[in-house]
Formats: sequence, C-alpha cells, structure tokens
Amino acid sequence: MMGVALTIAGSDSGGGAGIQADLKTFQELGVFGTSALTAVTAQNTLGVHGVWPLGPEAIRAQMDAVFADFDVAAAKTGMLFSGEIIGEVAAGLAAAGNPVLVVDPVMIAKGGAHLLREEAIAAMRDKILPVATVITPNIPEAEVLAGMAIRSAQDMEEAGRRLIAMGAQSVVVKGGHMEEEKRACDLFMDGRGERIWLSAERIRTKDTHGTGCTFSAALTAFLAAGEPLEKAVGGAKRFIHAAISDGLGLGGGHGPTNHWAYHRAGNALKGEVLIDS
Ligand SMILES: Nc1ncnc2c1ncn2[C@@H]1O[C@H](COP(=O)(O)OP(=O)(O)OP(=O)(O)O)[C@@H](O)[C@H]1O
Ligand SMILES: Cc1ncc(COP(=O)(O)O)c(N)n1
Repeated sequence: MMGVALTIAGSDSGGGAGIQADLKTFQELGVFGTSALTAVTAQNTLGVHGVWPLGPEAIRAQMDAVFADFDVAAAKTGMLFSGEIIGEVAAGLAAAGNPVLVVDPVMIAKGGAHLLREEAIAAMRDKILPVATVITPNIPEAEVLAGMAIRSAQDMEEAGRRLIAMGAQSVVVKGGHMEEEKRACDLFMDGRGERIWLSAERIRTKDTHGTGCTFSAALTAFLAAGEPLEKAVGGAKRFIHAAISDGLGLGGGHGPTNHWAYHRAGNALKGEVLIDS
C-alpha cells in the first residue's frame, strides 16, 4: 500500500516553500501527501508580505481528521509560528501516538521575516524537540536551539550532541549557510553514536527559496516509504541537490527549487552527493 505522509506547516503562496513544497516533494517521491495548515503567508520570491496564523482549534481539527482516517507513516512540522500553536500540535501528535516525526524548526525566512515568534522558542525546545525522530535545523536555528555559536564542523557536532541530549532522537545540522565552504555539508547524528556527513558541491545560485522545507519533506517521504533513517537522509540530500542544481529561474528574488529535477535526473545523480560515515 502507498505510504501516507502528513505535513503540519504554513502555506507559501509563492509555491516554493511551506506546505506547497512539501506536497510537491511527497508526490515526486511516491508517497500520498496530507496536510494540516498552521498559517497562511502572502509570499513570493521577493519576501513575506503578510502572515495569518490559524487558530489552534482549526489546526488540531485538521490533524485529528487526518490521523483518524489514514495510517500516517511519517509526519513533519514546518512553520509553527507561536507557543500556543506548538502546544496544540504537540498535543495532537501525542493523541496520535507520536508518529515518526521530522521537525524542521523553521524560524526566519530568507528575507528576515519571523515565521516563529521569539516567545515560541522555549516551546519548540520543550514540547517538539523531545518527540522528534529527527530534527533538521540550519546553522542559525541550531545556534538558537543549542545555545552556542557554530563556525566549524566541530561546532556542528557539538550542537548535534546538545540537541540529542535535549531529547531529539537524531539530528541533521544543515550547512547550507556556511557560505565560505566550497561544499554544502550536512551532519547526521543519532543517540547511538552514528555519524554521517552528507556533502555536495555548493551551487552558485540565488534560487534557494524552500531548500530547508524541501529537504525535510524528502526525508519525511523516504521514511514514509519505509526507508531506514540512515538511507533516508542520503536520499533527501540527493533530492535537494538535484532540485537546487536544476534551477527554474522563476521570480525576481530568491526563486524556488525544481521539485521534479530528482526524477528527471534519475541515475545521473549517483556520485554527485558524497555520504561518509
Ligand atoms: N548553494 C547550495 N548548493 C548546494 N546545496 C545547498 C546550497 N544551499 C543549501 N544547500 C543544501 O540544501 C539543504 C538545505 O540547507 P539550508 O542550510 O539552506 O537550509 P535552510 O536554511 O533551512 O533553508 P532556507 O535557507 O531555504 O531557509 C541542505 O542539504 C544544504 O546543504
Ligand atoms: C510558509 C513557509 N514555511 C517555511 C518557510 C521557510 O522556508 P525555507 O527555510 O525552506 O526557505 C517559508 N519561507 N514559508
């Protein structure tokens, strides 16, 4: 039977990030996508022009409806916006028996708009992190959650260790923001001492809107399809690398990535991404 995945995230009217990126990615990877919308954003490649969070009741009703009728093999969270929403989402996940969960701790959009309020950071740490199968912070998000500066591979490892000590089962610290590095390197770690570096050539492009959402959605899809975590993180890195490499040139700002590039590239992708344990 086809795997079912759920995304609990915000809507990006520009289609490159948020719920839209997640559902496109689920579809490309052959899993059935369901969604619980947390907020509506008026957004395009130039920036976020407005944010309207949904009431916690509406968010919970969507989650309950999906969980009551589908066997959700894996879920992910994206934009959660407030402490109140985080509390409701955590309660909804617990009521569903805490499914396999990918947490993309979305905080700030590329143009600087806050997609998570300051007051919600403690709730993210206390209520969502402990139920994460895997958490996928970028460098600034890992710095905030782990409470340290990250300037090197060793710092990425230390931040990963701290996030696991705080209750996440595993973590991918994404190195996309280490712009001085020649390669885009991400570090996967789990609580049993497994450590995998995922590395790919850094593409020179401004079209990186939604890279974090797309990476975490691909990871969720591979998990929903039954892949073990260690293989799923490699698959997600290949998916996002193909999507960034084969840009679409849409919009006047930070354009979206190409969600169907992975499919189109097929076997040509082998070797583009290095996976080192
Ligand atoms: N220029 C690039 N070339 C190749 N890979 C990249 C590039 N930028 C980001 N990546 C990869 O994309 C994935 C997402 O990483 P990133 O650190 O950009 O996440 P993010 O900050 O959450 O996304 P966003 O910047 O869209 O908010 C990671 O696998 C990262 O290594
Ligand atoms: C609704 C919504 N959710 C998330 C992001 C962050 O996107 P990313 O970090 O992948 O660029 C975004 N810009 N909009």
